[in-house]
Amino acid sequence: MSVLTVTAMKTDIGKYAVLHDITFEVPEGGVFVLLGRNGAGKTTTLRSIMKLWQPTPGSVRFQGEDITGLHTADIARRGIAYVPENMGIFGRLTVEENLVLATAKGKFDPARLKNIYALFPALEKFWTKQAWSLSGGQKQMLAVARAIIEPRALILIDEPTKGLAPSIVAAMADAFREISQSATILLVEQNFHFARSIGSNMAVIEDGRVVHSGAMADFAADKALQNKLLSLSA
Ligand SMILES: Nc1ncnc2c1ncn2[C@@H]1O[C@H](COP(=O)(O)OP(=O)(O)OP(=O)(O)O)[C@@H](O)[C@H]1O
Repeated sequence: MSVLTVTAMKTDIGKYAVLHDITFEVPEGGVFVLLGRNGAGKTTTLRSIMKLWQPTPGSVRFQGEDITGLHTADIARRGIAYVPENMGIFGRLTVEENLVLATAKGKFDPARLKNIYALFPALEKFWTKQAWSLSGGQKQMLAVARAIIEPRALILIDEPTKGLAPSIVAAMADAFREISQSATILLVEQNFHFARSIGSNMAVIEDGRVVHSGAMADFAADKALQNKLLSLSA
């Protein structure tokens, strides 16, 4: 069963037509990666799913329900989390306070918190530190932790590896593999090496259109297609 189905989504930003035809289906479980060159429309696609931009027409279905007409807060309440490219954390608040703010009732589920500590030990270590003082990788971990502090079926994450050292990227890959055992991750990623190491399925966006989608293993094996769609020879 698919957890998310996006059909013929089209988004204008001001007078600019940015998305022309975004159609893809995210199966339940695993990591689905949106690939594409700079400016192709990947971030706009995530924001449009969350209704941070207003797509018209087209439809978005989540767990079988048509959520096209819902507002952002109601989409989040249905069980979709969004980690934006700027991470959306609060620098002057501590790690703990950032996580409290992301809970529904201001309290932690002890089992979920234990799981977060296991995934990201640095967050336990720096629990009382202000978020601005964390490293780039630790900030990204905090951003992802905020998205999973409550149960979610789908987590949208925009370019989590940008600017991170290889060892941190590897830790992030392990965490995403673990998280995707119990939730689906929809990831925007420029780092194709990272994307292919954790992706189960993928789509390529080019100039506001999905031009290819399928299994990551097939795409990873097709160098000619990668060169054509991403201009890389990974
Ligand atoms: N607020 C905005 N106003 C005008 N145009 C915008 C705005 N946001 C994005 N765009 C344009 O929409 C297009 C798609 O941008 P988007 O950020 O979705 O691309 P992307 O695939 O995520 O690329 P990147 O990896 O560079 O972030 C780009 O041409 C961009 O200039």
